[in-house]
Amino acid sequence: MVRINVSPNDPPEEHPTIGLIGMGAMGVMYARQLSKAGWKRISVCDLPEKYDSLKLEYKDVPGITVHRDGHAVSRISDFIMYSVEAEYIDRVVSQYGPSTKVGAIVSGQTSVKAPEKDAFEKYLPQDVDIVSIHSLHGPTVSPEGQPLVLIQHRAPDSSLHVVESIFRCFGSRFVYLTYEEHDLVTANVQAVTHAAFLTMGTAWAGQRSYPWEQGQYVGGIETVKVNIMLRIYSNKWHVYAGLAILNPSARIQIDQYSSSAAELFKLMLAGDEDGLRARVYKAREQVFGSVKAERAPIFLTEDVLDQFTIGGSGRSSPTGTTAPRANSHLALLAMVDCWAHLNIQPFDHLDLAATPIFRMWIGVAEYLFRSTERLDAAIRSAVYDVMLRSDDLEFVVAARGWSQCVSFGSFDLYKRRFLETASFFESRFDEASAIGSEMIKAISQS
Ligand SMILES: NC(=O)C1=CN([C@@H]2O[C@H](COP(=O)(O)OP(=O)(O)OC[C@H]3O[C@@H](n4cnc5c(N)ncnc54)[C@H](OP(=O)(O)O)[C@@H]3O)[C@@H](O)[C@H]2O)C=CC1
Ligand SMILES: O=C(O)C(=O)Cc1ccc(O)cc1
Repeated sequence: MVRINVSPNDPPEEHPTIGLIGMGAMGVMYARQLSKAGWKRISVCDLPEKYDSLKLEYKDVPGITVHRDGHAVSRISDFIMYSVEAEYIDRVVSQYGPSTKVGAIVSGQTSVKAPEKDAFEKYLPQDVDIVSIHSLHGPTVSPEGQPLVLIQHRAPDSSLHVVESIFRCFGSRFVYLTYEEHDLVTANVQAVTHAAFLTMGTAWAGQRSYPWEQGQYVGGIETVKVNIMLRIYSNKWHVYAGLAILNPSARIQIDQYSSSAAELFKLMLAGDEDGLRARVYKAREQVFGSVKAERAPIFLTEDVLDQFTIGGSGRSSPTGTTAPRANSHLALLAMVDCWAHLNIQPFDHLDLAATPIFRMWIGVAEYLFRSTERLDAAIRSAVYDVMLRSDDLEFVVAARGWSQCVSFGSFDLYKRRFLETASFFESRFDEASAIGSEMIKAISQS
């Protein structure tokens, strides 16, 4: 039995054995953080065929022991985290679950919890506890200050406290949810956000164009669009596929997002400025109307955003031009319209469970929608600037494609769409990932 207030400063023989099954991006991040904090009994594995290379990689990392498979990890660990693809969680838990040590606490890192909950309930022995977790950020973001969801599902308070003690060293903010609340909140935070960026990428790739390399000003809102789009496409496809396809609330939202984009676009094509304005203003009222005016906007000014310009063509660059490019901001108009249609109040999730990407994206939406001048400029560009039509058309087509793909529930189709777009942007990932990390740091600190 592990003490509830166990700490890395305790004698090593009193440390719980912490087991990590799946040493991909998140497993590795967890292993490194736990080792850095001083935990001395970290047992890890990935697929048996990676045993030798993992062993070599971790031979000098303090506290970490590599095992051949999940049976070996499960038999000796007091706390176990499955950090594998959501699509495979059922299979992997069915394999190793029965080997779980008596009295252990089991958790998962999957981004969508319904399949994880099913798998745990089906395959874990009755004499083990379930306290699941989910870091609401990617593997390259420092966990400090970010939300870490804790789900006390089948466990006494003492087991929850053990998990808290293990992860206190992350400096994350614990967020306590049930499995069901988790899937609802994460759908609200992530589904449409990811759909928007995946769509932008596919639309740009469809035009074979890197928008920030067209010699035009790419600062402010465009900076966020480009950097986050690149960040998402440089992550693993299965992370986004899993949370879109396996979370039923996510599917509904992604479908509404594509319908919102199409309906707004039809108003633009019809030259219906009044109709478009009425619809956008109504959505603004629903989503931003109840937000307290005294709440400080998230962080955004063009000047702050311009620090993170990619490709060196921001306003202040010697080669840069001066005027921001007109834009309908269809991606943002559709997002707010979608939230309004589904009665989602995104600000409710901001303090609870915002991922860094969501925080940034809602900050950009707020920047646009809280200024009638900016919003009207977007509406006028949408209706009258015919140069924007081809971009917006590509956007609508891409949004529909993503929503259909998710509704078909096909991981294979999702993977092909994702990787095809990703390959177009691959050469730009390194630069974007460095800039994106700086941007997230700046927002987290602001
Ligand atoms: N990346 C992110 O931004 C975040 C991801 N998550 C969630 O965390 C989980 C892991 O994601 P991430 O680390 O990014 O993905 P990765 O693909 O990098 O890691 C998953 C790892 O698990 C391995 N694996 C698969 N089956 C087994 C098995 N039977 N035994 C041991 N290892 C196995 C995979 O091997 P192989 O590649 O050969 O299949 C892979 O190395 C996912 O559920 C994801 O949704 C949560 C928060 C953020
Ligand atoms: O911030 C985001 O939305 C990301 O893209 C990173 C991410 C991906 C999956 C998660 O389960 C949590 C965070």
